[in-house]
Amino acid sequence: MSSEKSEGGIPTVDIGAILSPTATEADRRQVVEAVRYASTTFGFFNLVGHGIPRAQLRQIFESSKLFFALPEEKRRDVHVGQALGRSFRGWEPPLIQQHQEGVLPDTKEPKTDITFFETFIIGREVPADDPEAGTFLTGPNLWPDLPTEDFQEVILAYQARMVELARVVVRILVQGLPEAWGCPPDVLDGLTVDPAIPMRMLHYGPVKEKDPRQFGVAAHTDFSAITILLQQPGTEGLQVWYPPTDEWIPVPVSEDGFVINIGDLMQQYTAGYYRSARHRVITFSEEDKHRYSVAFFLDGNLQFKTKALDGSGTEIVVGEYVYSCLNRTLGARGPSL
Ligand SMILES: O=C(O)CCC(=O)C(=O)O
Ligand SMILES: [Fe+2]
Repeated sequence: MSSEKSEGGIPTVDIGAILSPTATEADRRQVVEAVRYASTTFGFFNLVGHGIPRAQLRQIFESSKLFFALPEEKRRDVHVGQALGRSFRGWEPPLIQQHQEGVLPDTKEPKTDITFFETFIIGREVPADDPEAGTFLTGPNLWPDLPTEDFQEVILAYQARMVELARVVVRILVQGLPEAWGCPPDVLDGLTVDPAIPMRMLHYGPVKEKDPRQFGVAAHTDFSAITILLQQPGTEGLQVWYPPTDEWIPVPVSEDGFVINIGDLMQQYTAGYYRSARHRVITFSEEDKHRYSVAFFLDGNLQFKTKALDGSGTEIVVGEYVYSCLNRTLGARGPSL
């Protein structure tokens, strides 16, 4: 069984053998090797063979479209400003974020009622009466005025799947680390216990009067340990920076696959072995070119801490690290919480 397909671009890795109880050790090792290659070379790969039904992948986009089609006052009901304390939940209208000099803010004044790059953020559901509720990235979600079965249930079911998948991917990544480091397979499992998991449902609208300096999302790296991104089939726009050839490589949409990318935190924990690659999203000016995506960030358990797994450096605490990344980002809110 081949677990990797590259065709000169971002590799596709089929993780079926990791999930199958009957797979051979050699098959599993092949998956680990394919993920290791992709994560050290590109910091990105397409993941298939995850076992999540296609219907569930389609459903999340239906829910997303329902939300973004709500009239503005309904979206405003769940504006991030309503989120408890510093829990960062809800609707973010198009933002002003400037990541690079010479690049226009992600959002310029829309000339019509067509906007681009708005997001609805969901996190781990922590009840308002929990003592931690309202602290950084922790608290109850804000739910819009939509039928529970069409929105909340779909999203929470998807989120639960993402946590399971993130656990599997983290385990695979650990197995791919240099043997000389002697890491036990569960060394990063603590990341996925009650983790901070901001999930951004994103909607990019067409851009009026396209300016070449303007992006849907300008070049950035994610702060997370790993990101699991679902792109809408039939769309394009995501690109990753590949230093060896100094070029932006498109990240194609795979029908049933997720894009996995390594975030800054994983890069830190693996002493740079796995690459947190810069990426960006290009938008288009055609009226009918909307794009939806869902980005799930495994930031990790906010109290989890470890030194880099090669034994170097000092202990990094997840919560402190993600918070410092946020502070560094202009506007205090990066593309990935
Ligand atoms: O929408 C996408 O495809 C990517 C979004 C992204 O990179 C982010 O939210 O960090
Ligand atoms: Fe990103």
